[in-house]
Amino acid sequence: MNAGVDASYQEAKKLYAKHGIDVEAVLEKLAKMKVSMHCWQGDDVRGFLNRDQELTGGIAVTGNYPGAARTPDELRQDLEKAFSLIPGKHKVNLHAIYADTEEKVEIDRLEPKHFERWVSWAKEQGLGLDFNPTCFSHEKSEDGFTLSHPDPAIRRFWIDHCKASRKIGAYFGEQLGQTCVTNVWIPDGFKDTPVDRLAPRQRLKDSLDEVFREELNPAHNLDAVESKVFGIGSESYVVGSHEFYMGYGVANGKIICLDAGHFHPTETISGKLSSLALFSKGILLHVSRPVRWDSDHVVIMDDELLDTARELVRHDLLGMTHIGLDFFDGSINRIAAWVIGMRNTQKALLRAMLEPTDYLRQVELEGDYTTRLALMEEFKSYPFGAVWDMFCARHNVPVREEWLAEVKQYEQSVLSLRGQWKAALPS
Ligand SMILES: C[C@H](O)[C@H](O)[C@@H](O)C(=O)CO
Ligand SMILES: [Mn+2]
Repeated sequence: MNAGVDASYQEAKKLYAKHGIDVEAVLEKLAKMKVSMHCWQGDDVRGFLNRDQELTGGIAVTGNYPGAARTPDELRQDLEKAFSLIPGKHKVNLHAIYADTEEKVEIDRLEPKHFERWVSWAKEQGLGLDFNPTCFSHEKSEDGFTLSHPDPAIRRFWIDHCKASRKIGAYFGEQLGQTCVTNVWIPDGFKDTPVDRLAPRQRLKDSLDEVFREELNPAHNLDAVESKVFGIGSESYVVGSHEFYMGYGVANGKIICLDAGHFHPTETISGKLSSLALFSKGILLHVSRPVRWDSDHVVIMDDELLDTARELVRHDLLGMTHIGLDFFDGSINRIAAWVIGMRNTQKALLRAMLEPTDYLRQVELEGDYTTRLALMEEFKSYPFGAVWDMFCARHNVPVREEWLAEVKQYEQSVLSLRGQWKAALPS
């Protein structure tokens, strides 16, 4: 243990103790927090099933930083590198197109066997797995509709794909002993102002009713539904709006997914948590960073991330909330993007746990808003970093920016040797 880390930690501990904050207990709680790291940051949301398929669905990855993973083995290698720099044990969030199989299989026919290698790897690594049907980047989603498509044959295809995905999610949960959250997001919507906003939503409701008809063991699989305000090509109307999915989720006991980039620029997901918590079965977060639009930038320690963490901690929502990341940046080292996003999310949770919440709530009830503001501001400069450094040291991951040298080394020894993306896949 670095003596400097320990000395700073001991000083910080004393400071927090003055406010009744037990730092050791906080570190224990943080160690139990699993964050679901999204596999798709590792290869720009390409996946392995449709090798020549471009990314569609109104989402976009910019940048062409060398070394993107090209095969399941390369992606697992990169995930392992990232996790070696992130304290604690977490989950990996997979998409259906990341099936690890030589079989030519259509996505509505995917089965657990196509993900066996992911499960044995997750077991080896002590990781949980989450899942997503991939309702984009496919010829049957080309005209911008899937579960709400007017053509029943197209809807049938996507319903079957989502049903297959839930079974794979349940397989993950059963095999790994950690509940899998299977999250449905569809790109359905119109570029320009529609006439009929209702019929697509009625079709989506009916499709989802069929997708979710089969009861699965909730210890193995939980269903989530993800809303959005707009996408590229669905600027004027998205079928799966927040109102739609909040209504569907509450009425049908499904987890509601809030993606930080999926609301109007003046809206924040932190502001929604305390209301959702009163009505919904559970919350899934896609922690992300929109810059002017749903740009899926790497998560930084900004006010919204901190406020989201504060809401989860202050209202004791961590037990009902599944925290996942969702961003895709192809302009920087992709392992660094994962590490920055994960460590920032953990740091925000730590900072929220290191606040004198009970006392702040008490002074607020007493109407002493001076103390409330003064203390909230002063705690922003309390030494949470010294506590974070100790957390990293205890979990045998590099302290502060020391992880970056390891990523640069990996870039030299592994990523730089990878050719262009298509070269590595079997023909
Ligand atoms: C790849 C994910 O399914 C996707 O990012 C979705 O979660 C989303 O946020 C789309 O905008
Ligand atoms: Mn998302």
